Amino acid sequence: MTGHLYAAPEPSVTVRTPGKINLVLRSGPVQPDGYHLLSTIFQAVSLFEEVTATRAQPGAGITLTVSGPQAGLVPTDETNLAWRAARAVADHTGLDADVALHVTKGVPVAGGMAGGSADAAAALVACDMLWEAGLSRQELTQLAARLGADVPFSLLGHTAVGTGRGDVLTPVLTRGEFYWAFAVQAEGLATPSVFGRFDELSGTTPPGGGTVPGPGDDAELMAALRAGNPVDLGAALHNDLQAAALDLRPELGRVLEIARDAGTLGALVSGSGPTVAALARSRRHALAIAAAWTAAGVVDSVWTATGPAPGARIIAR
Ligand SMILES: C[C@@](CO)(OP(=O)(O)O)[C@H](O)COP(=O)(O)OP(=O)(O)OC[C@H]1O[C@@H](n2ccc(N)nc2=O)[C@H](O)[C@@H]1O
Ligand SMILES: Nc1ncnc2c1ncn2[C@@H]1O[C@H](COP(=O)(O)OP(=O)(O)O)[C@@H](O)[C@H]1O
Repeated sequence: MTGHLYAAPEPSVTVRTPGKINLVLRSGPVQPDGYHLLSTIFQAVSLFEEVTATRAQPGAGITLTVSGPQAGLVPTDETNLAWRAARAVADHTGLDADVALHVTKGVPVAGGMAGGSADAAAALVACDMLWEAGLSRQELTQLAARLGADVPFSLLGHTAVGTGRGDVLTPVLTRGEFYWAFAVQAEGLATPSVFGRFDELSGTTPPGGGTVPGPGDDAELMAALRAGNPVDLGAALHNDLQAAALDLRPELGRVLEIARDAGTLGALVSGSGPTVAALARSRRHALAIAAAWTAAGVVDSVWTATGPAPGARIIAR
C-alpha cells in the first residue's frame, strides 16, 4: 500500500439561480435617487448561473473565478456582484469573509437577463449556508435589494410583479410552461445608458414627477399567465425600454422582424437589452426561430429555454 495522504476537501455549497425576462416593463420618469419607478412582470427562465462557495483559510479573504462561454466579459475583482454579495453577508453578520467563489455562467452577460444579479443572489445563499449565518429570508431579500434592483427576483424566481425599483415583489400564478428563444449579442448594453436614452426619448417630465401604471393595466397578460395561454401572452408582451434599446442598437429591429417572420407569438427586447426574446408555440418552434436568426446572420449566439423556472436552490453541499 502506498502512503498517499488525502486532505479532506474543504466544505463547499453550490447554489443555482435563474436568468429572467421582463414580460412587461413600464417605466416612470427618473427619480431624484437616479432610479426609475417600474411596474414590471418578471419571468425566470431555464438559463442558470451556478455559484460554488468553498471555505478558505482564515485571512484568505474573498477570491473569485469565472467559467462559461462568456467568462472573459465578467470582472473577477471586488466589482463582481457575487463578490459584493459575499462581502454583504460578512458585513451584515460580522463574520470573516474568507471564501473562494466560483461562478459558472449560463446566462448571457450584459444582455438584459440579469445574469450578474443571479450570481449575487446565488452567492448570498451560498455564503449564508457555508458560514452557517442563519439569515432569514427577509434578511437575504434586504441584502439582495441593496446589491441591485433585479437581485430579489433572482432569489424568488418563477413569475412575479415587481414595483418600486423592480425590487418589491408579488408572486403571480401561472399555468404550464412557456417556450422561449433568445437572440444574444456579444456586445452588451449598459443598463444605465438604456435608461438614460429612455429619459431623452420620453421628453421633459421633471425628475420625480409622472406616474407609473400599476399591474392592473396588465390584466390581459395576467389572465394569459393564469390560463397558460401563450397566444394571449405573446400579444400582451410590452417593454417601455425597447425604443431606447433600438435607438442605441438599430440592428435589433431586424432581429425582431425575423422572429415575426418565423411565426413568433410575440417578440421583445429583454429588459434593457440587447437580447431579444421570442415566445414560441413549442420547444421545436423555439428551435426554428433560433435557426432563422442564425441563418440570417443577425446574432452572435442563440439560446432556448422554458419559463417559469425556480429561484435560488442549493444543488450541492
Ligand atoms: C432594466 C432591468 C429590468 O429588470 O434589468 P436588466 O434588463 O438590466 O437586467 C432592471 O430594472 C435593472 O436592474 P439591475 O441591473 O439590478 O439594476 P441596478 O444594478 O440596481 O442599477 C443599475 C442602474 O440602472 C438604472 N436603473 C435600474 C433600475 C431602475 N428601476 N431604474 C434605473 O434607472 C440606474 O441608472 C442604476 O444605477
Ligand atoms: N457576476 C457577474 N456576472 C456578469 N456581469 C457582472 C457580474 N458582476 C458584475 N458584472 C458587470 O455587470 C454588467 C452587466 O451584467 P449582467 O447582469 O450580465 O447584465 P444585465 O444587467 O444586462 O442583466 C457586466 O457587463 C459586468 O461588467
